Amino acid sequence: MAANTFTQSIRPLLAKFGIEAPDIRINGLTLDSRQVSRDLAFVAVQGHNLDGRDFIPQAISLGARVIMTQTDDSEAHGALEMRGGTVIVHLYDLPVMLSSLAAAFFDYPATKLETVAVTGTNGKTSVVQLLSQLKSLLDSRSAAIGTLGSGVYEGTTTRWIPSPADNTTPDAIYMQHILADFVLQKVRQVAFEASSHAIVQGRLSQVKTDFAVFTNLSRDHLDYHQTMENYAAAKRGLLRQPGLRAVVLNADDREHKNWCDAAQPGTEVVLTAVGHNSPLLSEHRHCLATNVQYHQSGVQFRLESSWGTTVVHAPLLGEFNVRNLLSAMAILFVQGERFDDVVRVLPMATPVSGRMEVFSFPRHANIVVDYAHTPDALDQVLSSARAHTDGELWCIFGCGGDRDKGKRPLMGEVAEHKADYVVITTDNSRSENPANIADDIKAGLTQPASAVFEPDREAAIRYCLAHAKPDDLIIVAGKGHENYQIIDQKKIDYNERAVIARLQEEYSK
Ligand SMILES: CC(=O)N[C@H]1[C@@H](OP(=O)(O)OP(=O)(O)OC[C@H]2O[C@@H](n3ccc(=O)[nH]c3=O)[C@H](O)[C@@H]2O)O[C@H](CO)[C@@H](O)[C@@H]1O[C@H](C)C(=O)N[C@@H](C)C(=O)N[C@H](CCC(=O)O)C(=O)O
Repeated sequence: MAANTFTQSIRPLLAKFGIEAPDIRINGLTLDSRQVSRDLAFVAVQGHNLDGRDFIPQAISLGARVIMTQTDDSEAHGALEMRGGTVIVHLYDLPVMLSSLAAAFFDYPATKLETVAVTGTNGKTSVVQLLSQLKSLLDSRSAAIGTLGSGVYEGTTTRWIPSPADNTTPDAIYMQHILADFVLQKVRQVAFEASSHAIVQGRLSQVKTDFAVFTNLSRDHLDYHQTMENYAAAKRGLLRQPGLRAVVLNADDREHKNWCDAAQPGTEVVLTAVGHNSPLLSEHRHCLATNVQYHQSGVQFRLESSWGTTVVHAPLLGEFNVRNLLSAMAILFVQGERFDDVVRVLPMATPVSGRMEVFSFPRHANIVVDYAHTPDALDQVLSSARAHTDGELWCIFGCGGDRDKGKRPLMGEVAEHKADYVVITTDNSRSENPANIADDIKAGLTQPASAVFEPDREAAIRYCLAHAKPDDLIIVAGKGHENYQIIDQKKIDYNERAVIARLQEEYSK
């Protein structure tokens, strides 16, 4: 992003908040003193671990001409202080003001875009990606913000720009900055992941949100929210976003009823479900998937919706992806996209890179790459994959060295229980001997001798391709979209997706 694209004087900016300030032009705002430069104003707020105000001297030494700092004294709101050539503006309740301040600086970018917020314990990244892909395939410039960074889509792909703090939802200032940049790039729709932390901290409070999606709720982040009730309520905070026209709810998650009760009168509730289980379906517009069939390289289901009924196909695996697709489709229908057009582009959707990503081998077993590297995730991946094969399931995986040894036998147990063949390989062995890690994994197996140990990942994949029957499915877990292996202290290039793409070519000859 070009830093000086957004140059503005702090006089009109702060006048919007009733504060008289001198005419000093800045070209951005930052919460991090280390990023500060002459024209980039430092915004100093109290954090969870540190107090940004302690870094004011650093910001001054880096040449900041403007600093906006949090004051805990309401009487001091708007007071100006000069320190050398730096103006320090004191603002009461600055953490709460952050989103408004940034929205004003970047000229309210969300109001110039069609915005979709996606929340839920799981599925946020996939829904954001599917929605952005489909919108782009429907010839509308679309962009996404979330765990993977931010990016504008070209068809089904985008070049992700990592966000500086690696948060699922960027901080209040960076969020407005990205949106403003998207406006300049002529984007029409932005889909973004809304984490529960972001919602309660107000990172999104001045992001006008046209549509929202709730995927599901399960136990997570209790270190931050303390109780499930707080966590659930934090997510429902999305219903108070300014401008919310419709919310798409997963009716198979019982939390959707609380969302229905909490929705404001002006917000339409749209439901999605697999099957006809929710009693609320008849009361709301909806998208249902019935007669779901799982094939070797995708899903097929009957879509029964308030906008039309047809049979759809998509090259995605797992019931969770059927749900993700329903959410994305429901948003597109509510936005007014034509039913036939949406159904036409569905077969072009692709999964998030390295998440249940299927690679087809016409004369051999297909391979599925997933980044599952915990017992729970491996369990889910293997259970989902099972539905997609009439043959047998092969599972290639390893466990990290110098990390949680307790999960090794647990992953072994899951693999033996859920797959027909277990192939143990290397997954960031670090300073440990991969053979010793494999022994720890085998300790969880009832028949350890039946598991194959092949430390080289590519050789392990080749072994499975050579031994599996064409209607079997080979799951390669652990690496997903990553492009390295850590062996000893060295980070070695290893891109599993590229390796398998190469094998696809080799095996097609
Ligand atoms: C608990 C929490 O939400 N923390 C977030 C919060 O940091 P903080 O306010 O605690 O920052 P701090 O370290 O105390 O520092 C205070 C201030 O001093 C500034 N500072 C600090 C050091 C320095 O040298 N100079 C400087 O200016 C910091 O930029 C900050 O403004 O504000 C930062 C900037 O917005 C976030 O990056 C940071 O996320 C941290 C990395 C984090 O782990 N957050 C988690 C809890 C989180 O938000 N997760 C969700 C995802 C959940 C999911 O998986 O769904 C998310 O949205 O990412």
